[in-house]
This record gives sequence, C-alpha cells and structure tokens, in this order.
Amino acid sequence: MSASSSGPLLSDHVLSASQVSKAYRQGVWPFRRRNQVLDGAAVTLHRGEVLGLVGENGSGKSTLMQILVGLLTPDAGEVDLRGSLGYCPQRPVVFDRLTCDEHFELFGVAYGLTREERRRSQAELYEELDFARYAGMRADRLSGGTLAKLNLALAMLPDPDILMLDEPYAGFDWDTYVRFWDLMGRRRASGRAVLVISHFIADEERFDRIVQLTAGKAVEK
Ligand SMILES: Nc1ncnc2c1ncn2[C@@H]1O[C@H](COP(=O)(O)OP(=O)(O)OP(=O)(O)O)[C@@H](O)[C@H]1O
Repeated sequence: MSASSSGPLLSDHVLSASQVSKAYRQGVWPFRRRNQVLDGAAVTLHRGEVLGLVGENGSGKSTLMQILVGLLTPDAGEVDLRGSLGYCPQRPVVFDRLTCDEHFELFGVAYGLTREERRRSQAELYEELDFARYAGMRADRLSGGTLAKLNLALAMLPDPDILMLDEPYAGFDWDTYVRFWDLMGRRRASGRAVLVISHFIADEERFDRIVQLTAGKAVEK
C-alpha cells in the first residue's frame, strides 16, 4: 500500500484508492477461517464532492474507511490522498474527564493550529452545530447526540480538504441533521470533499454520487 499526503491539489481527485483487499482471520486452529471483507475495492473522491458510501451491515464500509484514513493496513491495494484529512470514527474517541473546550484545545495542538485559528474554528463549530452551552461539560456527562456533535466537530476543527465521516449523525435530532447538511453544502461549495458512510435511504438525494459496497467491491449506484 502507498499512502501519500502531498502538496497542492493539482488534479481533480483528492482521494483515489484501487484494488483494496482485506481479510480478517477469525477463530483458532482447526476452526480458523478467513473473512474476505474487501476484494479489490476502488473508490475515487473529487474536489467539491459529497460522496455516499452505502452497503449492508458488515459489508466492510468502516473497514474501507479505516484503510483510506491509514488506520488499518490492507492486504493489497493503493491509496493516494491529496490534501489534509479529518476523520470522524463511528465510535467517538474522546477522553471521559475532559470537557468539550478541553478537547478542542488538545486537538488544536495535535493538528498544529495556532491558538487563534483553533479559537475561531471552535467558535464556528459550536455555533454551526449549536452546542456551545456544553462547552464546560465533561465528555462522560454529554448526551449521545451532543457527543456525536463533539466527535464531528473535532474532525472538522482544522477545516480539512477531505472529511471522512463514519455514520456521523446516528444520534442527531432533526434540527442538527439539517445543520449537518448545511455544513456539508458549504464544504462542497468551497471545493472541499466529503465521504460519508450512511444507512439512510433519505440521504441518497443529498449525495453527489453513491458508491455501494457489495461482495467486497465498490460499485457506483
Ligand atoms: N477487527 C476485526 N476483526 C475481525 N473481524 C472484523 C473486525 N472488524 C470488522 N470485522 C468484520 O468485518 C466485516 C465488516 O465489518 P465493517 O465494520 O467494516 O462493516 P460495515 O459495513 O461498516 O458494518 P455496519 O454497517 O454494521 O457498521 C464484518 O463481518 C465484521 O464482523
């Protein structure tokens, strides 16, 4: 696998993955078996595109996304990333005892943002996702929906070129769901790209394109 995160956006695609294969090995001998989850999957994401990744439960959507962001090594395949990346995992990775504000501070340092950049982006995200009133609350006291907002906001904090979201709005109420799509619309308009794993049929018209994972391959719908 080769994964690069290089330089200016010279071509239209910000992400291109081809021939991606991954099998999980399960059980112990003599009952050991291979679960071939991805079998030569390919996906391309362009500037200013909001792409939906759909498929049945267990079809390998999260596995593919983890490979695309570099968290998981595939058995075979190439991933070419062109630009900065933000990733929102299906299960929020947060620190129970830290408040929302403290998460922004910590992630701001990790992303290499200046204090001013981080403060500006943080204030916008509180406003856009409407959760400023929880700024001082610890993560382990947040409701599921507010935790999902924090998870999304942390991925968006550095305003990345490519945003990868694994079922980001499972816990959102309707108002937040609408705000979410407004935000994605603005990213599209500014030439940023988004890949979203979704289960909602109702979302389909909101995507520019949809790729479906079936039998380990990604097929355009
Ligand atoms: N770490 C792992 N070890 C072994 N098997 C795994 C592991 N992670 C996922 N799997 C298996 O790989 C298959 C694909 O899982 P994955 O989570 O990628 O699917 P998904 O399409 O995202 O599912 P869902 O829609 O339920 O979120 C499933 O059969 C799952 O049990």
